[in-house]
Amino acid sequence: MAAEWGYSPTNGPDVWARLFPQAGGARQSPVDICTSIASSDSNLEMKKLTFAYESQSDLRILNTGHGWKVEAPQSGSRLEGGPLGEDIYQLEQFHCHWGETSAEGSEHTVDGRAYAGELHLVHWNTTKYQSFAEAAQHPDGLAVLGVFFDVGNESNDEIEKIVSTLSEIKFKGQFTDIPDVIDPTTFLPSGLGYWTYLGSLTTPPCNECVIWIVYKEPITVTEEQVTYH
Ligand SMILES: NS(=O)(=O)c1ccc(S(=O)(=O)c2ccccc2)s1
Ligand SMILES: [Zn+2]
Repeated sequence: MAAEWGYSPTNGPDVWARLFPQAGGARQSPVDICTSIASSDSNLEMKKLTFAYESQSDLRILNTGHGWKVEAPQSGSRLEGGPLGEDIYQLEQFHCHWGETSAEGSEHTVDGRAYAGELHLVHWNTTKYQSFAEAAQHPDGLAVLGVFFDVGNESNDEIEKIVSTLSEIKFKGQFTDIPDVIDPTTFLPSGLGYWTYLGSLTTPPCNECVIWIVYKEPITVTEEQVTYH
């Protein structure tokens, strides 16, 4: 059986390339976003990034062994504009990365600073490709929106609908349905400024297929919502 990848010295990012060749590539994510060298692209301001999502109930949430993932294929969703050219991207799933403490956990860092966690909304290019799996084999196949989590006193109601189900899926591979209606729009910050770059999946198989769009403004969650064990 293929060795399980993880984050220990023997199966972590430094050795992923042994099992997943793309992990040794030239456009690997995550990255540290250096704000002093990030350049603003006047083109992007002309082509506003727009998104439209449906509200869905009974979405399936899975314990991936590295966090939770909500399967949310939405044929009626659209992410377009900004760095996405003329192509339309459709929501497939969203998931979260967090750490042992609220001092760490995000995948991307900003000027060396990690956030308490990071939500990823994963979309695929339905203009050019016939399936998510096919899109994941191409450099413009996926678009992932990254939203940082800051820890504060306010809990996030939409995130609460998700983390309130985690006690039912304590072990890797377990899944359950989220009874509440989830609207992915509510995960996005009010300030819609973002950084964008061409990168990869941040975990194996590390395909170099992602147009990253990382929002500058974090959303606030409570310590409990982002340090669930
Ligand atoms: N953290 S991330 O958003 O970069 C990410 C890693 C893995 C996925 S995936 O499970 O959708 C997937 C996508 C394509 C192939 C295999 C898995 S999304
Ligand atoms: Zn992710």
